Amino acid sequence: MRVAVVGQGYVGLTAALGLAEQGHRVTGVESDPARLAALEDRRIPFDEPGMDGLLDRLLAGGGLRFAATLATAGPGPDAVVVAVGSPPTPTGRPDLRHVHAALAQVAALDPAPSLVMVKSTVPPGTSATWLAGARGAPLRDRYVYSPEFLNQGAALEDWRHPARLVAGLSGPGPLPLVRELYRGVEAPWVVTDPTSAEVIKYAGNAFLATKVSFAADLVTLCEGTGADIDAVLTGTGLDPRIGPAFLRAEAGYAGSCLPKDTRALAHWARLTGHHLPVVDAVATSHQTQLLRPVRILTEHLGAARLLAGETTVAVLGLRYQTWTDDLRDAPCQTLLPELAASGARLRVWEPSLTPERITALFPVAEVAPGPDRALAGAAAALVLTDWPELLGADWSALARLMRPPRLLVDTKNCLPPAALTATGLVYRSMGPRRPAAGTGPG
Ligand SMILES: NC(=O)C1=CN([C@@H]2O[C@H](COP(=O)(O)OP(=O)(O)OC[C@H]3O[C@@H](n4cnc5c(N)ncnc54)[C@H](O)[C@@H]3O)[C@@H](O)[C@H]2O)C=CC1
Ligand SMILES: O=C(O)[C@H]1O[C@H](OP(=O)(O)OP(=O)(O)OC[C@H]2O[C@@H](n3ccc(=O)[nH]c3=O)[C@H](O)[C@@H]2O)[C@H](O)[C@@H](O)[C@@H]1O
Repeated sequence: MRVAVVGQGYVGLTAALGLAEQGHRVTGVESDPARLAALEDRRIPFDEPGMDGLLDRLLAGGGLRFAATLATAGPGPDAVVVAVGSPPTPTGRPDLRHVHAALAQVAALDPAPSLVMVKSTVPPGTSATWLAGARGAPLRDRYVYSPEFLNQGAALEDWRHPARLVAGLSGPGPLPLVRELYRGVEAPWVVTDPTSAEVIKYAGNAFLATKVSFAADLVTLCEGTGADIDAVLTGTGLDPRIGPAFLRAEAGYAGSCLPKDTRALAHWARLTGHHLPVVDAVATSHQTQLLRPVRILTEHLGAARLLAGETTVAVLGLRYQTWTDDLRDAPCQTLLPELAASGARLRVWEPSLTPERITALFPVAEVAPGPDRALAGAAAALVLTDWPELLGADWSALARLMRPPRLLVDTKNCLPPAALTATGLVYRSMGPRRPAAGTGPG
């Protein structure tokens, strides 16, 4: 099939590469000139394992090309995939302007494509409303809402081996073409209507956010009881009905989608007068959990000292996962402005970003070229990323560079508590941690 994929972000580029690899002739449509230029220059505009080689191969083989607009994407595509962003607005409502603009461009195509697949995450009812309108009605029997579930850092692998394929259709007509588009991808299918498919997407992310939030409640429970958070999470997650995934002690959930989609659901509930108490509680509790590291810093350093601008806090890492450079809704976006507003002087080390990029993101922060320079003279440190450089560091030497109280707040629970305490650091994690008792016999 000739396929145009509108939007070449994490989802759209993955779809373009995946579909071209499956043998379709694909045009990736990207309206951002810098992103388009990077792709035409065979550069992946973000960190995603495995994409570089595949992009080279597909461009060389002619199965993939890029264009700035759908109208210039080549003669009449058989299928158009819409994968543009649906970012949050301040109230939580997703901003659907890109989705509507892309759909308007699809509706203007002559001849009309045989299949229109929307992958962008949109609130329940969005497809039905569009299909009932003047532009959408003619495409009703060609439309499918097929949400995307990929994880950043494993995007291509998730495309090739998804846990499920969801097709939300108004009628059975387009199903053979949807199957043809996904040919070669093996997964259980859920064939349903567009609104149910939209709900499935939100349900998945809201459930994962609930699990992360529940783990955050366990952190609080462990802080209140003195229980060991590592043992509690392992002991809970080993129940196969619960499972260890997304049961991690962190300061709230992060990333481009869990926070945005949970807020979008809570907003939908407020707007429509339907009560979703669990989702509401998750979205609210997330705001509190996010600030846990700041609470720990303030408790140990004293709000007055912070306010007086006497305290330097070293921030070690900005990424929320080592494997993705996407900082949308990463904890650093909340924590650094919050600490700066409380008077702390910030010094940031982030090995994957240039000093210019760090300064552009956080103009108030000083940039350090290494953990040692970040920690020199700092009274406290905040570990936001479990970078190997930190896991393998000589913490005795690093601790000596710091000033009392030498507080280290490990938001990823990635460093060994006993070894760090032995260096003279005051080690604080997300919940109390003790040397592992293990899960083996005896
Ligand atoms: N990032 C992720 O891991 C996942 C994202 N999603 C959803 O997929 C959608 C896309 O997400 P991302 O790829 O992260 O977004 P993104 O923001 O990284 O990429 C969107 C791209 O679309 C381009 N664009 C916008 N309007 C356009 C138009 N009319 N023509 C051509 N290009 C246009 C933008 O310039 C941008 O490069 C969102 O709705 C998101 O919620 C779903 C699953 C996973
Ligand atoms: O809709 C989306 O955009 C995507 O959102 C998340 O993917 P992603 O944004 O890449 O982020 P994750 O790696 O899932 O991390 C989200 C949060 O969960 C936490 N997490 C992740 C994995 C884990 O095992 N445990 C855990 O607590 C992370 O630290 C982070 O706070 C979902 O996992 C994807 O299935 C979904 O497609």
